[in-house]
Amino acid sequence: MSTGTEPALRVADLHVRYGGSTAVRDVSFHIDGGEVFGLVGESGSGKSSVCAALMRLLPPGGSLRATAIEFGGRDLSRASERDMRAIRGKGIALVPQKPMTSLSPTTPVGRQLRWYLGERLDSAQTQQMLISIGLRAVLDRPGDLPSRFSGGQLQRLLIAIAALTHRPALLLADEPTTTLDATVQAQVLRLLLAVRAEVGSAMLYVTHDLAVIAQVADRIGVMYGGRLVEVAPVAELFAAPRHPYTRALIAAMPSAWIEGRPLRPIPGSAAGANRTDGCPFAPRCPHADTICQETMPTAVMAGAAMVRCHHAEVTV
Ligand SMILES: Nc1ncnc2c1ncn2[C@@H]1O[C@H](COP(=O)(O)OP(=O)(O)OP(=O)(O)O)[C@@H](O)[C@H]1O
Repeated sequence: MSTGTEPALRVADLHVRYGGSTAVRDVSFHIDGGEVFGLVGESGSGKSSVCAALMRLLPPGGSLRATAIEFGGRDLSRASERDMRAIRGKGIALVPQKPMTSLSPTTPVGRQLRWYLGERLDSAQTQQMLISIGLRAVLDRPGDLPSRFSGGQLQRLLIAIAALTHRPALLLADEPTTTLDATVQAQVLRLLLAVRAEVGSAMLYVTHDLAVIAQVADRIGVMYGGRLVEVAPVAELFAAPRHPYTRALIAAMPSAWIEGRPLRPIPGSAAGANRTDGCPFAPRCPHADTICQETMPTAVMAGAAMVRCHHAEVTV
């Protein structure tokens, strides 16, 4: 549920390149204060590149350009590295994907928590918070190394560190539960939402799993071939998806199978999805015709939603 009015983040025309190939094109979206924006798409669609670009932490060989990446009154696409160091962790905090590799393996967890929380670790409020999110074990056994805790416990610890250390205006969570067992995933997800609500941060939640994003997000952006092809509030996206790719993703969700409908895998593959001479989804789209093969669809606004499709069922 959105709680603020000012956008926490506004991204305009973001492009990301790796050497000679473009991984992300023309990506524009905003996240309101306190809002959870979900970014969903198949592997390789450019979700992680968007996330890394916002933090200006693209891997070697990666570069970005954008009309603007507005955050906290600054344009992050043009901010100095010094300014970015001040923003990372404090204004924008990342919930890492792999808890085991994000903590020092040779330093007791209590000491690592104190690095971040300092004296606040001793306050009754912080301790109550840590207990409420299932981290009593860390308070009881502060001298233990990370290897003595489960992946779920360590991920909870990292969420607490990301959210509580500086109470950031924006949390970035890129597939934060992907390395965990299914049952633990649900617990960690609930925890992430609870901590986020407590701190009041906005959040960008990145996943390939539409079922997860349905539980988490206020609005969803669907990526295909490096582009945002649809953005809509979560209820609207599921009730009346406008892009054929979104419809295919929903039809392929496990819940569609549980409800008794046949699970339909999306035909074809995303190979060649970064084409620029026509709609990237045209080779897999049941509605594709000549215009789809020859012309890139432009973004069409429909109320709070956006869609890029020549044949979207847009009802403004
Ligand atoms: N370091 C890199 N060097 C070269 N190409 C890269 C690099 N990182 C990503 N890419 C390419 O950029 C495109 C987008 O990748 P990205 O990881 O952003 O997608 P994704 O949707 O997050 O996928 P996944 O869910 O698998 O992480 C892909 O074609 C990928 O091969």
